[in-house]
Amino acid sequence: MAQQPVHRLPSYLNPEALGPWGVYLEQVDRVTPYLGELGKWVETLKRPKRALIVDIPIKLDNGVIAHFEGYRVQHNTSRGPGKGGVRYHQDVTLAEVMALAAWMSVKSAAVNLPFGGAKGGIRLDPHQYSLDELERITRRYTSEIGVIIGPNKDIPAPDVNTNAQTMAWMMDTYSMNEGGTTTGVVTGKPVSLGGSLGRVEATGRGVFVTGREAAHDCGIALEGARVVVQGFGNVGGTAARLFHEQGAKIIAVQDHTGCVHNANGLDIHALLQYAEEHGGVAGAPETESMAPSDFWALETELLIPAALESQINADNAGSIQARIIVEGANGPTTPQADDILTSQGVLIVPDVIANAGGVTVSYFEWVQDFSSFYWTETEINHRLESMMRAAYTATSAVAKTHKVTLRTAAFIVGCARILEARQVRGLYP
Ligand SMILES: NC(=O)C1=CN([C@@H]2O[C@H](COP(=O)(O)OP(=O)(O)OC[C@H]3O[C@@H](n4cnc5c(N)ncnc54)[C@H](O)[C@@H]3O)[C@@H](O)[C@H]2O)C=CC1
Ligand SMILES: O=C(O)CCC(=O)C(=O)O
Repeated sequence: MAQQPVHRLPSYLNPEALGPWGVYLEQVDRVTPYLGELGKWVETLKRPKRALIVDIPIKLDNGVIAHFEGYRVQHNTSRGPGKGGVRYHQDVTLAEVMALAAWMSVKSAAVNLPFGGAKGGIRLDPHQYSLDELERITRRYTSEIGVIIGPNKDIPAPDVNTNAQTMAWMMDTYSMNEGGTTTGVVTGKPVSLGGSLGRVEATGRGVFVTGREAAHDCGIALEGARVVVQGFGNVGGTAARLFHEQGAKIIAVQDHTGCVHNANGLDIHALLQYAEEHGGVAGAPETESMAPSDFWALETELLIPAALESQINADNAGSIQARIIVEGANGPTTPQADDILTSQGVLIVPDVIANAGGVTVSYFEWVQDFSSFYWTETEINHRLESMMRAAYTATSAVAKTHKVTLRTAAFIVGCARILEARQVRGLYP
C-alpha cells in the first residue's frame, strides 16, 4: 500500500502555495503515469469545463444595498450532469471552487455515480447576516446561476454553512423561474419537499463506514479506539456521533470556535447539543481547551479532518500521531503532507472515497425525485453502506495492485472512468 514519495512539481512551484487548485493539479500529475493510453486526455482534467462568476446585489435589513460575489463551476460533465455543493464562507474564491468542483468529478466517478463534478459558493460570512438576508442572497444567486443549472445539467447540494433550508430556497426560486415545481434541481432538500431520508447524516455515515473498514484492515477494534475530529458540523458531528455510538472514544474536537479535549472521551451527545446552542464547542462543560498545535499532535487511532482544505500540511504533518486519517473534508491534506504521513506509515482514506456518502445519497434523492417514489431510511442506509464498502474495497485492491496510496488508487479509478467517457464521446464533444 505504501507509495514512494514523488515530487513532480519543481521546488519553486509549491502546490501548498498554489492553494487547493494547485493541490488538485499535483494530485492529477501523480496519477497520470497510471492512466496508460487514457493519459492522452489528461488535459481535460486540468481545467474546468465552465466557470460562472455572478454579482449578487441585495438590500440588507438596514436598507443598504450590498454586493456579494458568487460562483458556480462545472469541472467535468463527461459522465453525467454536474453535481456538487454550494459553500457560504468568507474565504471562498474562484480557484477554491474550481478545486472543489474537480474533486467532485473524481469522487462521482470513483464511486461510479452517473454524475460529473461541479461546485458553487458565495464569498460571505453567513453568521453576519439575518435569515431574511440569507434568503434574499440565496434566491438572487440561484436566479443568476439558473442559466447553467437544472436537473439534467447541474444539481447543487449543501456544503459548508448551507443546509436543507438553503436548498429549499434554491429549489423554490428555480421552480418560480421555470414556471413549474422542479424538485430534481437540487438535493439535500427538506424531506417535505422531495428530499431523501438519510441525506443529512449521509456524509458522516460514509466517513464512519470507510473509517470502520480501514480500522478493520489495520487490526484496530472500534471499541475503545481513540478518535480526534476537526470540524463539528454536518460531517464531523455525525461521524463523531456514529463512532461514539460504536464504543470509540472521541478525545478531542476542534471547530472554528476552538479545541476541546477530554482524555477519557467526550460526551458527544452533550457536545452536539452544546455546539447547537452556543454556535461552537468552545467552553463546553467537562472539557479542557487545547492549542491547535497540541490538537494535531494527539496520539490517536483515527483522525477525522472534517472542516476546510489544507488543514494537514507540511507544517503539522510531521507531528501527527494518528494511525488512520479519514478525510471527511474535501482536500484537507496537501501533497507534501501526504508524503510525510505515508512515510510515517499513516493510512489515509482520501476524501473522494471517505466523504462520498453525501453525494451517494444525493444520487438516491435525484433518482427518487425523478420517479416520485420514495425509499425508507433503512433502504437508504443499507444501499449507502454497501456502496461505500464496495468503493473502499475496490480502492484498496487497486492500491495493492499498483503499490500506491489509497488517494492515488481512488484517482486511478475515478480519472480513468472520466477519461474513458471523454474518449468514447468522440473527438469533438
Ligand atoms: N455536507 C456534505 O454533505 C459534505 C461536506 N463535505 C465537506 O466536509 C467539510 C465540512 O462540511 P460540513 O460539515 O457540511 O460543513 P458545516 O458548515 O456543517 O460544518 C463545518 C464545520 O467546520 C468548522 N470549521 C470551520 N472553519 C474551521 C477552522 N478554521 N478550523 C476548525 N474548524 C473549522 C465549523 O466550526 C463547523 O463545525 C467541508 O470540507 C465540505 O466540503 C464533503 C462531502 C459532503
Ligand atoms: O451531495 C452532493 O451532491 C454533493 C456534496 C458535496 O458537495 C461533496 O461531496 O463535496
